Order: sequence, then C-alpha cells, then structure tokens
Amino acid sequence: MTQPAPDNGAILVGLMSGTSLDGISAAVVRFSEPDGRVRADVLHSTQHVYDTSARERLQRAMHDGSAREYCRLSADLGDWLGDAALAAMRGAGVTAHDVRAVASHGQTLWHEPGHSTWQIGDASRIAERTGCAVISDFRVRDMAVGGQGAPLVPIADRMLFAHPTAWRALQNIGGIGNVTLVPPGGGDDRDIVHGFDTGPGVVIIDGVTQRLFGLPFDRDAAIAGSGRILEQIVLELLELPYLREAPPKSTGRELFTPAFIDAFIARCTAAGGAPADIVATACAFTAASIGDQYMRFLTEAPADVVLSGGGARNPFLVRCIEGAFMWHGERSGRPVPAVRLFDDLFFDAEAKEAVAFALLGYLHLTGRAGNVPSATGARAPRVLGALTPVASSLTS
Ligand SMILES: Nc1ncnc2c1ncn2[C@@H]1O[C@H](COP(=O)(O)OP(=O)(O)OP(=O)(O)O)[C@@H](O)[C@H]1O
Ligand SMILES: CC(=O)N[C@H]1[C@@H]2OC[C@@H](O2)[C@@H](O)[C@@H]1O[C@H](C)C(=O)O
Repeated sequence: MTQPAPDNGAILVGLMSGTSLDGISAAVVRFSEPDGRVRADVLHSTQHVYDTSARERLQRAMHDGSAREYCRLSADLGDWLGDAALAAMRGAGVTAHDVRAVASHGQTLWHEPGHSTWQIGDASRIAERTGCAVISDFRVRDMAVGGQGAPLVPIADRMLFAHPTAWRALQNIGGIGNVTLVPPGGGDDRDIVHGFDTGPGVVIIDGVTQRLFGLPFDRDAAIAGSGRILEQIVLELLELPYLREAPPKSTGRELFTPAFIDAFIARCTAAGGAPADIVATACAFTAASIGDQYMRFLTEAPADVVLSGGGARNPFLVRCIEGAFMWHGERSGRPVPAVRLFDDLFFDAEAKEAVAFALLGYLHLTGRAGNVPSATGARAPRVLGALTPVASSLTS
C-alpha cells in the first residue's frame, strides 16, 4: 500500500474522537501535491454527537472498567466510527471505491508518557462498515521510539496551516490545550517545529460547569460572562508542576481528573467564589496557563495565534486569552500576537483534528513519517499507524 499519490490526488476520511468526549469529527479530504507541497481540500465534514449512554461509557472507561467492558466498548466504538465515516462520505458524495483509506484516531482511554498510550475503536469494524482500508493506532509507534505519542497534529500545522511570511502559533483548545509553533511557509522541515500540550483546554471549564450547573458546557459563556475572576486562585494554580515541565510534554484527563475538579471547586468556594465565579476562574486559569506556557517555552514570538477546538467558541475564554497575551506583552516587551480564529482563515475548526489524522493516513500510505520528533521527543521520525486492508472482494 505504500505508493505515491496519483496525479488527481487521494481521498481519505479522517476520524477523531477527542478528550472532551463530545463526539466524533469526520472529514473527507482530497490530498494532492501539485507543486511538491501537500495540499488538502476538505470535501465535507460532519460531527457525530455521542448520546448520553455512549459518553458515560467512554468517560467511565477512562478511570475504571473490566476486560469485558473494554472489549465491548472498543467494538461498539468501531461501529460508531464507521457510521461517522459513512455519514461524511455520503455528505461528500463519495463511495468506498473513491476512498483510499479511513484514518482513525479512535478514543484515548489511557495516556502515560514514558510508558504507554491506548486508543480504542476497532479498526476491523470500521473497515467492514465502510468497505475501506483503515489506518489506526497512530500514537504507539512514536511512543515506541521514545516519544510522548502526542501531540501528532504538528505535522499538519506545519504542512497545511503555516503563515506565509511570519511565525505562527496554532493553539487548539479541546479537552486539553496544545500549541504548535511553525515557521513561515509550508513544507515539511520538521526540525524547527515545536509543539506541546499547554495544559487544560476546556477540561476544567466543562468539569466545573457540569458539577455546579448540571450542564455539559457553558454555551457561549453565558455563566462565565456573569462571574468574577478569583485572581489569587489563578496565580496559585500557575504553580502546577505540569506547567513547569519543559517540552516535549503531553497530558490528558489523567491529570485533570474528577478529583482535580472537586479540589478546584473547594478552593474557589473557600475563597468566597459563587458558582459563576468558579466557571469564570476556570476560564481565566486556562487562559493564563496558555500565556504562561508561551512565555516560558516558545522559542519565537509568533505574529499571530490561531485558535481552534471547541474552546475557541467560548467568547469569555477567548477574551481571557487575549488579556493574558497583553499582560505578558506589557511586562516582557515581546510583541503581542494577533488572536485569530481558525474558521476565519481555513475551514470549520471542528474538523481540524480529523483533517490532521487524514493527513497522517495519507503520509502512511505514501511511506512518509508522521511524527515531529521536536514535538513528541521521539528519537526519530517514523511512519505512523497500522493498516487494516480493504476486503479483497472490493479490490478484485
Ligand atoms: N458555543 C460554545 N460555547 C462555549 N463553549 C463551547 C461552545 N462550543 C463548544 N464549546 C466547548 O468545546 C468543547 C468541545 O471541544 P472539542 O470538540 O474541540 O474537544 P475535543 O476534540 O474532544 O478535544 P481534544 O482536542 O482535547 O481531543 C465543549 O465541551 C465546550 O467546552
Ligand atoms: C493522548 C491524546 O489523545 N492526546 C490528545 C489530547 O487532546 C489534545 C492533546 O491531548 C493532544 O496531545 C492530543 O491530541 C491531538 C489531536 C494531537 O495529538 O495533536
């Protein structure tokens, strides 16, 4: 299957189920290399929202479970992923015969940098459901060669989303926050790309909103917007050991656990915070952690910061991020980056990670490495992912 792309390009379907557990993003993407640079045209993208029972099963499996439940959940998730791929393919007007492969991230259940990482979502189920070859299990190879197994989006940021003339930071705010710092122009000179998880994305904001208001998240910041930020708590939390660790580094729900959320709420309550103040403080801390990580660890001051992920749809959080950059700019004399939304520059940001995994699938098929060692800490670049071939009856 390692063959160059035909001239008219290769269509792949990317699938991502992220840490916030809101659902599956699917994107149908045509890759081509007209001038020696990879170009990605998004033909269609969809979101498949998990129902409550699916979300609860996934959430529970991250902390607790039996071999029986893990086995069953991986198979069921394979079916959901397959259905999400089919819906996106229908939307794009393509069939299995047009699609070179489905590239599926699956769902991370456990991520322990330095030891192991585990994504579930049975690739054989996806292959049978869609009639397409499937590439999956992208993170384990990077970890086997000494990397963190994350973040993997940096190669997409470098190849597809660079600023034409200036350094750019691409900040995703999903459950976890992660940044890639990319030099001007596209290309795949990956040594100069840096990327790492900045800390919380929406994981704390969602956690306190769920606990205090019984809502899945603070839609349009209706709650945070009426709250008061507890500045002292923000400053104290910036002492979190993860924020002091130098990259390469990655984190996950293993750090921002239900116990972490409980302790956050208790701390804010003890400081006199009302429920809305606690949500506002969660936004302020999340923004402050991003500003702090840029000051500490970005090797270049970016001209702009491009926000993606669901957190970019939280207007209070976005204002806090702009405030954090301003605060650091005033104190350090470093230029304050322009904050821009990914949707305004490229395509629906909800699809960004699905497109990134489609690219990783495309790189696999064309025999090219997908990891960026300066971002993951791997000893070397590697072709990522395991291939589940298409059923032979479809190829004959
Ligand atoms: N209108 C909105 N107002 C406020 N917050 C929003 C809005 N829309 C989405 N969000 C936030 O975005 C979250 C979903 O983010 P996203 O889909 O990027 O996460 P993910 O892909 O699962 O995460 P990760 O990138 O960590 O894997 C929601 O849980 C919510 O916090
Ligand atoms: C282990 C894992 O699933 N990590 C996710 C998570 O969500 C955001 C951040 O933490 C990032 O490290 C990663 O996902 C993106 C897609 C990445 O690998 O770049």
